[in-house]
Amino acid sequence: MTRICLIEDDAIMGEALLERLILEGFDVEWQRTGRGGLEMLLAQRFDLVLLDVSLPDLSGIDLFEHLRRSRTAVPPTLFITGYGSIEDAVKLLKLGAVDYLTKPLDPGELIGKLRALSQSPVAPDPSREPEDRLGISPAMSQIEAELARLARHPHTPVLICGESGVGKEVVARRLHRLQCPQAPFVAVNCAALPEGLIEAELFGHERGAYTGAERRRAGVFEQAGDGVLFLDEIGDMPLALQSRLLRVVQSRQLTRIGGSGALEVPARLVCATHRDLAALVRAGAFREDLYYRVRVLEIRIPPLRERPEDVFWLAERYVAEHVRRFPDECRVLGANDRERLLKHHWPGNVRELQHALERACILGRGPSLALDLPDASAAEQGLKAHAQAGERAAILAGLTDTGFNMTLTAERLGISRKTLWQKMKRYGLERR
Ligand SMILES: Nc1ncnc2c1ncn2[C@@H]1O[C@H](COP(=O)(O)OP(=O)(O)OP(=O)(O)O)[C@@H](O)[C@H]1O
Repeated sequence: MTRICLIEDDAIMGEALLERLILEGFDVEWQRTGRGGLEMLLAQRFDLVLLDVSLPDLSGIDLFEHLRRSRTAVPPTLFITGYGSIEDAVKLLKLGAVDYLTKPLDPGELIGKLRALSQSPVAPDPSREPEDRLGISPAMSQIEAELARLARHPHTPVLICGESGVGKEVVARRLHRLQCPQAPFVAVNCAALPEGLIEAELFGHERGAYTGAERRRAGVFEQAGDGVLFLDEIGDMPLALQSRLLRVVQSRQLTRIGGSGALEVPARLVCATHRDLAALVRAGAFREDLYYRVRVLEIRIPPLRERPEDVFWLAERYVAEHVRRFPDECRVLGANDRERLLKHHWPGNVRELQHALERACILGRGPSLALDLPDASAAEQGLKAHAQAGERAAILAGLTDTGFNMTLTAERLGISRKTLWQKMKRYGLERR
């Protein structure tokens, strides 16, 4: 049964929606405040979210942005906006919402959209992973074998290293599936969380622990139960929090903010980073003791350009997936395409390959793919480098102007905070 999180402050509308959705066979949880809704979404698993943009305490947009910053997989979200807030709706679609409806709501249209989303085999799910193999290269086969061994030692922390987009989260999910598929997998991106929120997000808080903490909240360590807690971009964790994290990892116990009793932490910690943690330790930006603690077991995923077997294997899979979803669009990877795939450097690794193939399949005609990869010609490379230098300079100027305030900079540049963060990572524009 499709599980929906409904966040609507209007009592009459909320009740009417709840009644109708239950009648239509959905399993619905209703929250009347933004904060209540956010807590519920962070703590429970939902298939869809139906979210009012205008809420009294925390706007639907802020809620959605917070969720996207702190979670790698956000359920497909459908927004309800008032007349006149179409601008918000457009902004939300850019941020990643799947759709929106304007008030007064047409119940038939709403149910139709919810049904389509709940049945859609293509509902966006960034966490999706291949069912069987991680790759066919010797390096990935070895990682598969290592994961099977690591799964038998469920309390030892694991560190997964590799460039952005190589599949660190995919590997973490694979370990979870081998180790404890029924237990939770909770993923948190340390770099994308605002510094003021990260402590509460990790360790939770008691009611009244600070202004605005209206109720007790479980942190991600608790939410992960006896499953896996995946801390992505661990190298970006603020230094001040690293000692607290170390204590939790060492003692396998934590105390919520404002609390006194210690709670057991059975979850396995899996950390990931695209950075050179040893260099961060040398620069004084990462605690040495935490470094040794989290990397007891280390997996290094090589960049895609170093495993050409996987380039073809993955490309074939993405084409096959397209044909499965759109049987009348029968695309085929040709010899020419293969040559171009092999020549390309794949700075964005598997993520880049996936996007390139999706685009090539959608824009292709008949069996041919419309593969749009930059040619390695010097002129084009020069042009690309020029464009990137311009983009980097604009972002750096924006960040400097706002004192490295990411939200403000993203707004001024007209991009999402997540896109800004990804570009900062790509261009080495670290937070100060
Ligand atoms: N072995 C694989 N098979 C199929 N798809 C993969 C594989 N590895 C990665 N992908 C896909 O590539 C994309 C990036 O993967 P993932 O998010 O795991 O990378 P990452 O290294 O954690 O990236 P980042 O450092 O940016 O967080 C995802 O869409 C994922 O599904």
